[in-house]
Formats: sequence, structure tokens, C-alpha cells
Amino acid sequence: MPEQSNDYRVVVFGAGGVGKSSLVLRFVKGTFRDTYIPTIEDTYRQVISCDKSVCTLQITDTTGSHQFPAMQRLSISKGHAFILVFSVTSKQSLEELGPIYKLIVQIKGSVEDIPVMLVGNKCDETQREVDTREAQAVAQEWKCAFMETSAKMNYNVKELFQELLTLETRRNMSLNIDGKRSGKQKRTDRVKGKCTLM
Ligand SMILES: Nc1nc2c(ncn2[C@@H]2O[C@H](COP(=O)(O)OP(=O)(O)OP(=O)(O)O)[C@@H](O)[C@H]2O)c(=O)[nH]1
Repeated sequence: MPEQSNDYRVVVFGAGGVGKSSLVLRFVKGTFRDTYIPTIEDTYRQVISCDKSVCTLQITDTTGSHQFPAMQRLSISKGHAFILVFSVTSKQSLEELGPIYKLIVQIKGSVEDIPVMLVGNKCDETQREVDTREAQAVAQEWKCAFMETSAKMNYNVKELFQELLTLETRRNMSLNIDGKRSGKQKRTDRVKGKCTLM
């Protein structure tokens, strides 16, 4: 799918089977499947309203299997916002996000300038390995937002993408107020004004 210059690019990372594709498919198509089909990489587009115009949310669902470091770096370089997904049923899936978070910081400089959401999916499951407080503590340490979701029950899915846009809107506003815009920040400044899902 060709990229367009006004695309706002969101990249979804996380270990295999945590529910990345399920979250994206629930959001974009409103569907959910119980069967597990591992993803190589898929990209979806969703039109969103930005102020008085529209722009496109481009969502890249990455593979949960081993992704080549060069591919990971490329996805991060091109991304404007990131969703880091783990499953609340797997502590290991939360731990596996550590290296990807560090790579984002390394490539982007700081996560304070870009919207990053830590997401605990499968919160409908009762057999938890990660409780909410534990995940909140990680999010605090990483200076990013946190949300629990269930792609299965359609819980907090739309809210997750809306929150990401709200973070971006706030970031733009604070940049406007400060009047400071470095070249790097300007590159990610794709959506303007108040952005909402259509
Ligand atoms: N209970 C529950 N199961 C879910 C949820 N989201 C996804 N699943 C199930 O978890 C399995 C894996 O979901 P996927 O969306 O394919 O996971 P993924 O992270 O995209 O996996 P990879 O493509 O390997 O990276 C599937 O069987 C889904 O039905 C959820 O919110 N709750």
C-alpha cells in the first residue's frame, strides 16, 4: 500500500499472540476471531477528522515473531506513535516489550515527545499474570500512558486509538505554547488541532 504524506503512522508492537492483530481488526473492521493466525506485517488505514479537515491514520500491525532488527528500526523511524501491547495473562510478554521500548527511546530521542501507549490486552481473562498496578508502574517508569483492553469483548479499543490522538493533540498544543519546534519534532507533527475518530 503506498504511503501518503499526510498519513499519521501508528506502529503496533508486542510479542506473538498478545492480540495485536485482534485489537487492530476490532478497531478497523469491528471483527474478532478466536483462531490464532500469526501475522507477518499488515497495514490498515482509517480516516480521522483533524480540526476542519481529514487525515489518515495508518496502522502497522507488526509480527510478534522475531522481527529483523533492521525492520524494527525502520518501523520506529517511520512511526509517529506507538502502541506496545502485552497480554495480562503473560508476564513474559510485558518483559519482552523492554527492548523495543529502549529502541524507540534510542531512535526517537525521548518518548515524552511522541505518543506511546502501553496496553495490557486480554483483560477479560481471569488467569492473570500481570496486575493493573504492576503495569501502571512500568508505564510510569517509561513515562508513557497505560490502558487495559479486551479485543474480544470490545473493551477500550476505540478509546485506545482516541487516547493516542489526544496525546498527539496535547503534544502539538504544548509545542505551540512553547514555540519550540526542533526538526525532529516537526517531522512527527502530522495531525493538527483536535483529532477525533470518525
Ligand atoms: N481472551 C482474549 N483473547 C484474545 C484477545 N485478543 C486476542 N485474543 C486471542 O489471542 C490469540 C492471538 O491473537 P492475535 O491478535 O492473532 O495476536 P497477535 O499479537 O497479533 O499475534 P502475532 O501475529 O503472532 O504477533 C487469538 O486466538 C485471539 O483470538 C482478548 O482480548 N481476549
